Amino acid sequence: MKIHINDPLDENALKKLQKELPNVEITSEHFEKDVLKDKIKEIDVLIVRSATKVTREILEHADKLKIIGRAGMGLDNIDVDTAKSKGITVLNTPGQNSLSVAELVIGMVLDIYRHITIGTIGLKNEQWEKKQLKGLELSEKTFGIIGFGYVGKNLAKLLKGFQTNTLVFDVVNISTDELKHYNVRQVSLEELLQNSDVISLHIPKNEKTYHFISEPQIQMMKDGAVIINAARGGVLDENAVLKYLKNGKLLGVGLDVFEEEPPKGDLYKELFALPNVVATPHIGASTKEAQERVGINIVDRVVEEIRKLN
Ligand SMILES: O=C(O)[C@H](O)COP(=O)(O)O
Repeated sequence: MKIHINDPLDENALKKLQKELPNVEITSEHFEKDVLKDKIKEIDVLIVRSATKVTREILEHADKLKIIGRAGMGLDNIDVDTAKSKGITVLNTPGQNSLSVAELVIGMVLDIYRHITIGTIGLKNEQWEKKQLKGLELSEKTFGIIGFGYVGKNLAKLLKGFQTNTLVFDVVNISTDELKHYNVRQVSLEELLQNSDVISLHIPKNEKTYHFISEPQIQMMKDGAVIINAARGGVLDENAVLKYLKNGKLLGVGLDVFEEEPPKGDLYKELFALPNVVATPHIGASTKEAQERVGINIVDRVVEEIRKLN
């Protein structure tokens, strides 16, 4: 049996995998698409993060593959239908990195409200912009969370500390107990868009959620609204965002994910040149703690699945 890890896995998780399966060949190296297409023929278990796209083309060459372990939550980088049709089990690690994503969202909002990045850039260029950088408090603002899964819930928990009026939109009905526990109110998408000062997306990317927030939805928002996307590139229409940042309707936008990753081209050049855009390179889950939890969890799940096979 051969296990291949195509994206960096936490060191302790790797050690655990080696200890649990001492007689199994384990390799860890990032292969780009064309190399992976060839190497996959010899692989029984493939472990990836979001950087590896496990496409139909790759899976067509996967003659021995039995398990795909996604060290993370999103499965949009894996052709799950093709995998299933070939009898390949797909495992992921729901909830293990959600707290880190939620913390990044808070960081982005505070950065936009308090001009942390702009102030830093100014000082690095010997500018003392004390008068220009008057900000806003997050406390007691209305915060709209779109999607109340693991990240949405962690975010609501953190927001309790800011005593925000937290609105939630989700297609699933949230129980009264949960609403009370997280101190949130479930509302329609329209109500959330019209009333929120900050709107953060926490939905997966699929055919139903492509450009979930686009021009008509932004037009419904309050003047001076802030949008954060740390979910998936493609759920937010970046061209619409650029338009409404430029005309001043949006106060700011925080982006950790992009429709094209890494982001290239004129749209992104224009977006990143705006002072009210805070952007990070898909690092929502990239903390020591989250990667340790994700790594250990995927190792446990993969080992359990391998033992079932034997
Ligand atoms: O889906 C996820 O779990 C997050 O987007 C993080 O993914 P990554 O850490 O593999 O990039």
